[in-house]
Amino acid sequence: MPTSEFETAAPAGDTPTRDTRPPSRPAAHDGRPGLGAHDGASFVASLADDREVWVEGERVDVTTHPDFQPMLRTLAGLYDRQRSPELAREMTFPSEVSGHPISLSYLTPRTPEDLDRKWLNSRHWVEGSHGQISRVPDFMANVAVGLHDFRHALGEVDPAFAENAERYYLHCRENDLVLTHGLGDPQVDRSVTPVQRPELGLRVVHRDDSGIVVRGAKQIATLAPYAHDVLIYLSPANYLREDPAYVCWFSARLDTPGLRILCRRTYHGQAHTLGSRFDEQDAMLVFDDAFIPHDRVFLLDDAGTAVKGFHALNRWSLYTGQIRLHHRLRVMLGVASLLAKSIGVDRFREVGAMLGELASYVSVVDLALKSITRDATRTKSGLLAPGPTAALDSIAGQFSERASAIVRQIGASGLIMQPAEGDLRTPDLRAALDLYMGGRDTSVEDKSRMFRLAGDLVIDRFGMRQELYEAWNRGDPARVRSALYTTFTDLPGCEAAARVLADLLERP
Ligand SMILES: Cc1cc2nc3c(=O)[nH]c(=O)nc-3n(C[C@H](O)[C@H](O)[C@H](O)COP(=O)(O)OP(=O)(O)OC[C@H]3O[C@@H](n4cnc5c(N)ncnc54)[C@H](O)[C@@H]3O)c2cc1C
Repeated sequence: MPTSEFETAAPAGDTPTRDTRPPSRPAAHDGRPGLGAHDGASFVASLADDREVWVEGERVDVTTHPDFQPMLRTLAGLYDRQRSPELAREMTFPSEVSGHPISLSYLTPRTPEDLDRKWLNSRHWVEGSHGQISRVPDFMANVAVGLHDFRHALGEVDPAFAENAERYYLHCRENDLVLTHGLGDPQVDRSVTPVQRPELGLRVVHRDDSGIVVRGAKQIATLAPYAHDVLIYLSPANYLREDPAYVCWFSARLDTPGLRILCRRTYHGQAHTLGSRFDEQDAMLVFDDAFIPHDRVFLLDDAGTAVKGFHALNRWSLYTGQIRLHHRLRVMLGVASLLAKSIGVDRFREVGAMLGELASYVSVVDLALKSITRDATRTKSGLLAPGPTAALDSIAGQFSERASAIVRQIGASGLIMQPAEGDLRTPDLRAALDLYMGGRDTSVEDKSRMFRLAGDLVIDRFGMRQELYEAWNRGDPARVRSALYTTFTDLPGCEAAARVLADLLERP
């Protein structure tokens, strides 16, 4: 039996500190014990490897290429936050394996207090990124928690899968790994299946005791250039495969030979915009006969287990995604309100109604989050998982789209007609700017910055991508909604209530 690359057991105090991590390689990937929660410097250093990242036809090193630096700084800042004296107690906890602080994102909750700690940590991640990084590392760490939780079901297919899932979870947790995932098939021709055109699905082309060789592509892997590993499992759209070779769950380092990361165009380039600072990237992952060692394989061939597993793996991550949405909607409400006040339209009834509508979305999501936590249930493996997020998942995209529309409606022409920072710094323009471009009780600086922020959020390429994300990141919204309908537990009650009322029509 080949040995595993994952080493997790190490006596407390017997391992080097995070600072000694060699800059060129994330530590425990080479078999050493984990070094615990990252700070900014160790995170950036851990990305210096041989990953094949392509952007606009150029192969790039994300640790040095200028387009990737603003986002890298943003992520480094988030990791510094998690190790800061103010937040470390709420974002990390001591590993029982190494004694090092490890990320609370990887906590496996067993009590309501654990869940509260977990969600507080998630809130720190989304507040630190202002709700603008859709796949903050906390998101996929929670999928790894789901993988750990689902290991017993994987073990029923093959005991080695359960062991692999558990060891991999520990490996991620002890090394604070950032994961990405790409679940969908390439968007080439949805009218045919990969069985008809094999290149349309990721599949196993060779297997032996040492592992599997996979060929094909997966999309869209958000955060991929900044992640350590990709976790591949299946989306509901593609788990019912006619050919078992397409059912494969595994993880791969992003510098795996044969794996290419094809990024979309970056949002870098313009100063003073949100786009470059929060450009988490989205990528197509191409596996060109990539070898995946046996200890990184979590499921093969069994579509039934894959179906159950998709929902099991996402139980905690979907909830953290909604915490992010809640914060993003709060930002949108704040922006809309300040725009309205700065141009003196906040007291007009129609505008007030739109602001109230936005406030209702913030409130509804908040109420739902509280109730979903109250409905937490125990999983077969003994963890406490939040109740279903399906209703929120179904409506989130609509809330987001409407929030953007409200900001556009209130901002109107002001979303484009604002002085830039260069104008604000030019003395010759000052008098005209103060006279014609300021706001009600608002300086031209404050007003123009708020409007330019609004422009980034709701009309620029960055904002449009965020809106697309909100609509599609949980999968096809039509599928999410129809799945909610078919699994809606109160449906018989709703239908019974309708029949009672219909029966009244028979009577005079
Ligand atoms: C910004 C962004 C970030 C994302 N990040 C991630 C990520 O990190 N990881 C990840 O795994 N995924 C990610 N996704 C992908 C997301 O999960 C998919 O967008 C979603 O599953 C829909 O798939 P698709 O985009 O390929 O659309 P398609 O499946 O190609 O659908 C295109 C259109 O055809 C319709 N359609 C397709 N098939 C059918 C059918 N059989 N019957 C009827 N209508 C059909 C759809 O409703 C849609 O209108 C991201 C998406 C976006 C936009």
